Amino acid sequence: MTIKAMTIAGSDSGGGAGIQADLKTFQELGVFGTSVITAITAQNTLGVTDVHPIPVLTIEEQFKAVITDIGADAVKTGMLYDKERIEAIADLVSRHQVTNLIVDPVMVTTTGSPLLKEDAQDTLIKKLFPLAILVTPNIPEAEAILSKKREDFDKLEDMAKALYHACGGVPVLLKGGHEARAEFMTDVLFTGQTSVLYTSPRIDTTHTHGTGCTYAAAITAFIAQGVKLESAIFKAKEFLHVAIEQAKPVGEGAGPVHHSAHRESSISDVNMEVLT
Ligand SMILES: Nc1ncnc2c1ncn2[C@@H]1O[C@H](COP(=O)(O)OP(=O)(O)OP(=O)(O)O)[C@@H](O)[C@H]1O
Ligand SMILES: Cc1ncc(CO)c(N)n1
Repeated sequence: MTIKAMTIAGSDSGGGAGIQADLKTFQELGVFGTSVITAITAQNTLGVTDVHPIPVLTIEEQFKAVITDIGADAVKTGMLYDKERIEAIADLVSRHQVTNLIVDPVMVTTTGSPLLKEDAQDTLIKKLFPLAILVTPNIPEAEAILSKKREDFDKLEDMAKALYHACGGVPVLLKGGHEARAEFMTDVLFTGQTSVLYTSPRIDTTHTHGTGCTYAAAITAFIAQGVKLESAIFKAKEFLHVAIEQAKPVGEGAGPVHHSAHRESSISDVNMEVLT
């Protein structure tokens, strides 16, 4: 049986993030990938120079074309651009009873370009988050969702717990990639019952373009294959870690991760700790 995963996201012409990162990741992990494009960005390793949103009707038709024929064992969302598009996607996801939805609440790029309109955040939280099995904010996105700063929380675990409530009681994976000065990179999953810490050594590199997309896409691929949430995140972080480690220089700025790195490296540098 062919396992299928769908990405609903924006196109990154530079090939490192967005739809392109998602499809590469699905392919690498042995899952058949399909796509619903929400916006086209003119983007490279230096930044975004243009954004062209796709009409809502065309987004709906892409989704229906895929779901009614090919289907999806898991679905991931990335850049959704604005309120209108989020509402349309939330409606499609609930009408077609998508059960394995992973929402990466993409707001701005690493280089600071906005990918979500500011007034759309509330719609994302209220309409889309409740349909998800996992939401994957980074620290700046978590701060925007909570209207609080990282410094307002002693531990990352406390921030993840607050996020769980702010996201309507949906499991949250808070990514710590933006933690200053850290020697180890820690992400925290809070499921409502347990906290799980995923830790890996920090890699000294500027080539981290597309880490968030690749991570969420890998989680989606493992969920599509029937892997449980806690292990899917662990396996996805292993996949991402070697992809960052072996990132090749591409472009003049923040280069993309190397999606096929896992083929050559089986060394796991990731640690998982379940807190009670
Ligand atoms: N230099 C690094 N070394 C090791 N792991 C890293 C590094 N940078 C990011 N990561 C890992 O990548 C994952 C994504 O984290 P991050 O918080 O950077 O997400 P993001 O900001 O959504 O990504 P993006 O930069 O694509 O927007 C996390 O698991 C984080 O630990
Ligand atoms: C299209 C797109 N989606 C997501 C990101 C987040 O990194 C990006 N840079 N571009």
